Amino acid sequence: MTAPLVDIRTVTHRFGQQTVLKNVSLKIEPGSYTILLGPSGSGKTTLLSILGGFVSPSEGKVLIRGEDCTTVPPAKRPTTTVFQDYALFPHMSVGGNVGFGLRMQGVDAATRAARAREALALVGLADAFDKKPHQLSGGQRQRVALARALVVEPAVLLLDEPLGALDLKLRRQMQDELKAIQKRVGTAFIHVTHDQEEAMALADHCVVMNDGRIEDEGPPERVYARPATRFSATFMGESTLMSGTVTAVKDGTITVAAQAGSFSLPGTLPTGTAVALAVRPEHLVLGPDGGAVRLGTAKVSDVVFQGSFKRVLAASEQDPALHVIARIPAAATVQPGDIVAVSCEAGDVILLTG
Ligand SMILES: Nc1ncnc2c1ncn2[C@@H]1O[C@H](COP(=O)(O)OP(=O)(O)OP(=O)(O)O)[C@@H](O)[C@H]1O
Repeated sequence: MTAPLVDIRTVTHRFGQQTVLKNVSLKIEPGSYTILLGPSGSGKTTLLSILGGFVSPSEGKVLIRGEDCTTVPPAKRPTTTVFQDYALFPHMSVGGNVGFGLRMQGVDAATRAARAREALALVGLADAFDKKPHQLSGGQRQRVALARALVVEPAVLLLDEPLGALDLKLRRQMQDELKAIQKRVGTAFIHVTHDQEEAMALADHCVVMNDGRIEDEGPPERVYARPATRFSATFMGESTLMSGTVTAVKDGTITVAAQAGSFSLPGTLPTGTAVALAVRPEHLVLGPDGGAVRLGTAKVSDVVFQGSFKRVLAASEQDPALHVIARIPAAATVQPGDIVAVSCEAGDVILLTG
């Protein structure tokens, strides 16, 4: 095991009476793309600000490359930050903006210009050196901000909602570019967003935050397929959620009784355990020829055409708390008001803790 590049140790942070980070520990590996994902107010920006040195935590430590940086000011630590509004100097040329950090370090003008040109080439803006920020599009300004942050060769690049100001199409396009640039430079990126699609598209490591805590973390594929908590199952993608009780356990199989039905799942929990269960929309089958886990019948309330598939919402007829969210082929004919049997395979039922 190599040492982590960033080691956040039991960080708690309070603004006045409000505790916005609660005992957060997190390790960041060199060369990784980490996404801090969570709803507004969950503490993502505060954690990023602590990493960047803009906020000192009330408790806990931040180590970067093994060194305690907890109270080191922003300019003296090996991090740079890209802000949502880019914070470019409007009167300065693009080249001047990108070279600014090097100027602060006392690097001579010729070297500054050469390195700024290199950084601009890296983000695909080789010919923008002499322009002013206002002559560029939003997406281009975003790339200038990225070049400016990368030119000083930080150990960690911090990005706070970097695509937040862009329209959806450009946002998706810039996601692909960000990922490509990160792989090219090999710098560890830590990127804050509340957009779960962005998280899935970009992250090697996804950290799901809720109410000042880390709910779940891991590769996005794992977080999606096997979310650790109920919150994670609903924030990272959609799920149909149920609760039930374990009524029998035998040979690695548990029987769960839920209001919508009783079924067997792989597992070893003791009899009497209350469980929460989640099923992803693409794993639910609507109609009579379904999977082994039968979840009763549901009345369709909404069918939304989404291009390559239809999203179906339905209310269980047996369990008022069970709201079915399914994804069916675009050609399938299901109408609001239809009563459908709901099922899935045992292996697709996610057992949740927390
Ligand atoms: N400087 C501050 N002074 C007082 N309270 C603050 C300060 N900055 C943030 N907070 C509070 O801390 C909590 C967490 O805020 P934070 O910005 O870290 O959340 P977030 O997950 O990044 O949310 P968003 O996506 O809305 O930026 C919020 O309740 C916020 O109001």
